[in-house]
Amino acid sequence: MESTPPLESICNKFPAKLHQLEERNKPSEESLNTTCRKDCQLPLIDFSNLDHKDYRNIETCKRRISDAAKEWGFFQIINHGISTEVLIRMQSEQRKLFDKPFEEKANHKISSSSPSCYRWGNPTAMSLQDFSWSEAFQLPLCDISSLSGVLQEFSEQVSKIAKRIAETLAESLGCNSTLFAENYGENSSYVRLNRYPPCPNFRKAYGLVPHTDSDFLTVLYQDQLGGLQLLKNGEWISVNPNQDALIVNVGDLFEAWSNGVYKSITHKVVTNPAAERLSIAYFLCPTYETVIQSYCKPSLYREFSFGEYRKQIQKDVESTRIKFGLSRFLK
Ligand SMILES: O=C(O)CCC(=O)C(=O)O
Ligand SMILES: [Fe+2]
Repeated sequence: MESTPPLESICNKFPAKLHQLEERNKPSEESLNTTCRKDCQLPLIDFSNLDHKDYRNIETCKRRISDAAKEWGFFQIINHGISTEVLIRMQSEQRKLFDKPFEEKANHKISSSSPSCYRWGNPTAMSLQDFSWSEAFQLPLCDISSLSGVLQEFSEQVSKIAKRIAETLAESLGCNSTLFAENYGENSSYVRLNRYPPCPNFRKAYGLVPHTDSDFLTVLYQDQLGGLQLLKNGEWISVNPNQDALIVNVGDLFEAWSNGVYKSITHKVVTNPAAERLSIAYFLCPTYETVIQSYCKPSLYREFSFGEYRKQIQKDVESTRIKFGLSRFLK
């Protein structure tokens, strides 16, 4: 039975001419088949230094984390404490889930009361520009206990890492922030298992359309294929695979809370014509009621709750297919 969703047949419905026209009219960094001009020299940070016995190593590590979040909005960490064995087991678990027949995945529910946690393509897409050649399971942390042991183990560990980074970033701005611990959203934080099936070259679809993450922080593990790219100074930069590293990126909420000091950077995934790619992302989010306000005044953004932010994005995407994100909340 077929396990890949009908991405191809949806793509066939998009007018190729529209795609070609858009390609001509768009700046090069926005085009679908952008080749990457630079290899990524993302900051690579030894996370174990946060527990070093010499406080100078701890301070240097904290500074590197905060500098990376300011300058790049993205960085990689090694010696993060999640064993290679867990990461490998998790990927094989992920593969098993995706290998299930499409029909079964489409109806996959964690509990009988919850909606399906399976996503594919993009239901509102009108052209290749807003279509993602991928499928995903989006698993709320509160439901993770119903999943396999290794996914639970990964989620618990990655959640601790994300909270620790969030606290380090807050501390670097002179805040002794308990915001993340106090407002941590078990129902809103989630793990997303992504699969990008091989995409025929002529399609030139995105694996995942350019976007910023609508959370505090994202921690990602990617396989060895590559495909993740981030936009820096108008150029797409590839995040080269490193099997020992986790990728961390700042989300919109942290950008707002830090008053624009830490950057929520646009990123995308490009497809591969020959091979499938797997990644797993953890999204650190507050409860929906949490009010996001910047740590200092004057603030760039007006106060908003996470729930309000989510609703606005949903509304914008439904009506225009564009996520306006934080720009909607500028003062
Ligand atoms: O698969 C990746 O490398 C990136 C995934 C991502 O950006 C997301 O799920 O928001
Ligand atoms: Fe993302």
